[in-house]
Amino acid sequence: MKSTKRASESALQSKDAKKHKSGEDVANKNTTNSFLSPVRVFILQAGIEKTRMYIFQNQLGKYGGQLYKDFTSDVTHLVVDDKMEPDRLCRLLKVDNPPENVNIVKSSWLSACFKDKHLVEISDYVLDCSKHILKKNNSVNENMPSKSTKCTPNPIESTDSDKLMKDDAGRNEFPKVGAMFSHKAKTCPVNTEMAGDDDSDYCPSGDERDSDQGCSTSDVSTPSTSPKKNLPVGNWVCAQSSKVSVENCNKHITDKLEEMVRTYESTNDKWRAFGYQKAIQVLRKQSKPITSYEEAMALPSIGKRLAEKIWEIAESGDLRKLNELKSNDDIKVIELFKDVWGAGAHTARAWYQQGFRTLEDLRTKANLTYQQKIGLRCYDDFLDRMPRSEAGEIEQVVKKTAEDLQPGIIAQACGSYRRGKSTCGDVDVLVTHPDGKSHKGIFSKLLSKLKQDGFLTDDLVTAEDNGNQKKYLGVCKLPGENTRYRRIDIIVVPYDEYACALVYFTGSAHFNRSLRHLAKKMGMSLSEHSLNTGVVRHGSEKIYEGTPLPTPTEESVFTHLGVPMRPPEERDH
Ligand SMILES: Nc1ccn([C@H]2C[C@H](O)[C@@H](COP(=O)(O)OP(=O)(O)OP(=O)(O)O)O2)c(=O)n1
Ligand SMILES: [Mn+2]
Repeated sequence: MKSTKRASESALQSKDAKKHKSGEDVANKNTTNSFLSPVRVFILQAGIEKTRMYIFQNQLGKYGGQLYKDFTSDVTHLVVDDKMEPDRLCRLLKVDNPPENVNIVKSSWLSACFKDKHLVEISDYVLDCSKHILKKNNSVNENMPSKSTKCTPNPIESTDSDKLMKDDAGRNEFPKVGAMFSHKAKTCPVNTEMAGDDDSDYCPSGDERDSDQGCSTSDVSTPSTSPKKNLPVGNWVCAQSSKVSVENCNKHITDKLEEMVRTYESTNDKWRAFGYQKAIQVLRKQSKPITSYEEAMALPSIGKRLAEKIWEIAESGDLRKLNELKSNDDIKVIELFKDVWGAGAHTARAWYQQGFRTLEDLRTKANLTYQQKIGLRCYDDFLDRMPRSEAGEIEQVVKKTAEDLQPGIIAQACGSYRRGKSTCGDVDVLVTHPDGKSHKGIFSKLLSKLKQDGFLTDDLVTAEDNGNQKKYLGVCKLPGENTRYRRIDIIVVPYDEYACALVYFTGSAHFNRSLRHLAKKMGMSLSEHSLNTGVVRHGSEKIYEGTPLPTPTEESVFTHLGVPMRPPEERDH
């Protein structure tokens, strides 16, 4: 997992970016039209979230509208929550009947104005007060105390706007005692920040517990112990080409959410990071940009809090929460440290707690592992994504060396390179031999030769045994003075595992999760080693491993799973 942007850079750039942004804002302000100038608005906050209030405030200012703190007779539009009932409105305003000399409109009217950038006709948004039974002023209040201040505002319904209202003597009529206590208790706000309920079996490093159908809209059934041959797969990520997927018209939003993911990864808040990741996937599938609160709320599998953030970005181009997080010194430093190869969020935090603040601090004062020392030395190189041509050259070096050692050997760069990406974070070379046995002695011979040639410069993990597969993680450098140190993985696998390994190491990780999840739903299990059938599970626990299906080619893996074979470039989800 590599970050696309250099953390040190982003930390340094954020100040400039902010400066630039504020410059942009000023420019925007001067050029935007003032279509809301005839409008004097009072917003009744009850039921409207803080963030939304904040944005209404900003946008009203931007388009020339006036926001009133108090509900005075100058107000032309009284804006209320879309779910506001006339009775409740009267209770909140402490009046018997809805005010008459003002337009009482639902907040979606404001959203519609901001979206369309003109003064939208209010008729579709007017609060229907016809159901409210008109009451004769003061008829029930004759016996009430003459000072409204003696009436305690209802604690549940009380809002800041209630307080404002009390200051407005003209409007502050006696409340109806019965009505004041006849409300339904509000349900406790639940944390809806996490997207979708289907995240519950998420396990970041797990295989079987991966929950990812790729935000498909099709129903996810409970795990089954018997194969389901006719599972409809049409909506699954792995059944679709990444090339035909709609162009991301919400990139301005997903870019910010990606920053949130990276930030929450730094703070080791995996659940939040995952929630945002899911939201990004949902947004990428939209064929239209999100421009209103209502559209954000209507997004599938997205909770209210996330929808609010999406809308905040759509409306303001910014996300306060992200700015807030990014301005935290600890997060800035942890993000910087987390990108040292061999250090995760946990180590990065520990370094911060030990008082280290810069890479130089780490180099001179921290107790570093062997890998972290390499990670620190190659910090900038490892974060810099190499051009695809360079990854191709690296592949050729390994291929040529391997062929010289063992004729007929296959060495194939997988990962982002095989998916046709224009830049690669590292090179993942998969090595095998079609005779089914010659791969066995190649691992150490290949590595020794590449080291001898000066191509491999440092080892990070010399040999990771994974069943019949062997994996090397290291650093390489192409000959020449101006070449950079690059991360390389070399994985040697037996030929009968080659197809599944090829699928796995080609990725993308998202595409793989979808494939694995599909296999699970079919009573199978897919790994980098094999595709097994007849797997018996109890809940998410595997009771019986099943038996491997023959997978002579990549295509056979797709066929067994009942999804169309996709060339690597179409798996870049
Ligand atoms: N959690 C993970 C990590 C990796 N992979 C698989 C899919 C990846 O495509 C492949 C290689 O992993 P990389 O981290 O090298 O990812 P990429 O090569 O896709 O991207 P990059 O250009 O950043 O290296 O391994 C996976 O399925 N799940
Ligand atoms: Mn890679």
